[in-house]
Amino acid sequence: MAANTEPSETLDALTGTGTVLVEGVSELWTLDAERRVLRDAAVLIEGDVIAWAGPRSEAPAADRRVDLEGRAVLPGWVDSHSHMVFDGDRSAEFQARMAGESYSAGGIGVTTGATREASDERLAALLASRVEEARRGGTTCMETKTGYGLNVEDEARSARIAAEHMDEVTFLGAHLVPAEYKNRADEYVDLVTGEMLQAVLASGGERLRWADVFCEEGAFTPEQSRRVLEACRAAGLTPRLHGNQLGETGGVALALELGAASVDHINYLSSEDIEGLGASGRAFRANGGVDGAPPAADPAGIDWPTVATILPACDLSTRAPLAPARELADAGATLAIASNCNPGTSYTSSMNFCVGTAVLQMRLTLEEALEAATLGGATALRRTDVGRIVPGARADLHVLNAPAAIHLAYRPGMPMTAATIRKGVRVA
Ligand SMILES: N=CN[C@@H](CCC(=O)O)C(=O)O
Ligand SMILES: [Zn+2]
Repeated sequence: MAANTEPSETLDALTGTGTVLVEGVSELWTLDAERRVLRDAAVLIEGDVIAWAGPRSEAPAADRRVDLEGRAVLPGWVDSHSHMVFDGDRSAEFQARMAGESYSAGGIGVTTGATREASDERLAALLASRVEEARRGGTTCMETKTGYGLNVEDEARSARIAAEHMDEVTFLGAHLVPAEYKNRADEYVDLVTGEMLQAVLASGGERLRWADVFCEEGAFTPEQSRRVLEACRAAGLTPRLHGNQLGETGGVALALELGAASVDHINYLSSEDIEGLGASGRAFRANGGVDGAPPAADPAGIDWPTVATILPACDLSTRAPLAPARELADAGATLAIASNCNPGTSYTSSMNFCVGTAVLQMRLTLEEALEAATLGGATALRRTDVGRIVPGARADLHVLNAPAAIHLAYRPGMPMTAATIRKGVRVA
């Protein structure tokens, strides 16, 4: 029993110094090795890490206590795919799509024009406000990509600004062949793998760990994508891919061949693609998965899978066939759910919406969807420190405005986030 008998403080006083016991948790989704969901639970935060999690009746003493009065608590969302460094408005394109137009990669060029025009200060302020929005929806760890600069200077600038605000940064110089390289895609690939890569490496710092390619009709062929990802890998970046969004275009096979960290979108899959992603996930679990790794594990020592990342909001916003999440889960794939927040195909960072949609429309169970949006995202980013509430993990908590996590799907569109704690500090 907690030795501290001072009255509990309310949610508004969550941020403090020393140890803080968060109690009165109706459902605690630990995402620990047993995937325990504890009732009437408590979590002890010490600085920026989780020190303990368990039944309230066994809670250790703490400097302060905060009573959540029967709210559910999850790990903060880990959003492993977004494109948040941009300026410009594409709502007219979206409206045209709702009137029957189909999505094409060309819209990326519109955002690129506006992004190149924006000052550094404006781009940084826009990004900061988007991060704040995401935190208000329970997101505590977030990746973002370059990809709306598409020249040396603007890609390097995007990487620098992203690194100032995001947990993880991905180089996506191969997002679209820009207009000035029309019909010269291979020359553009030379630029991406040469001068642009070097400039981005120099400005992205240690948060720049990934390289991505839009491997699709109208963007880059599998062969061009392979060239980009191999060059980036030789420079120390780990590959990930946008694949099989608009057709069966070879992205999944390439991701598996390269041992990419993830392949994202995956709307059009062959049975071989599903089996390949399933085999990757099954092998990961057979080796202990993330569960075998303590939060401080060296990620380089883990045999990571190619994660199958589904983007429910993007599928809805482009009226695409939903990614076959159920079939992937049944095949044993390691799934992640991400927002893909971007101005063209998915202008939302609401992971609450994405998780609700995965349950309502994509036939994942609540447990599967929650795992995909927390531990799955962490696995896609090859991190052991986020996505679960276990001792030693980063103190990232998502407090729901509800007694049970099923409310995310049961009450779609409602403001379900009561508080977001990141690194032990209340950020929303
Ligand atoms: N598909 C490629 N890239 C983004 C869309 C970018 C855009 O249309 O601006 C995506 O992930 O959906
Ligand atoms: Zn994307």
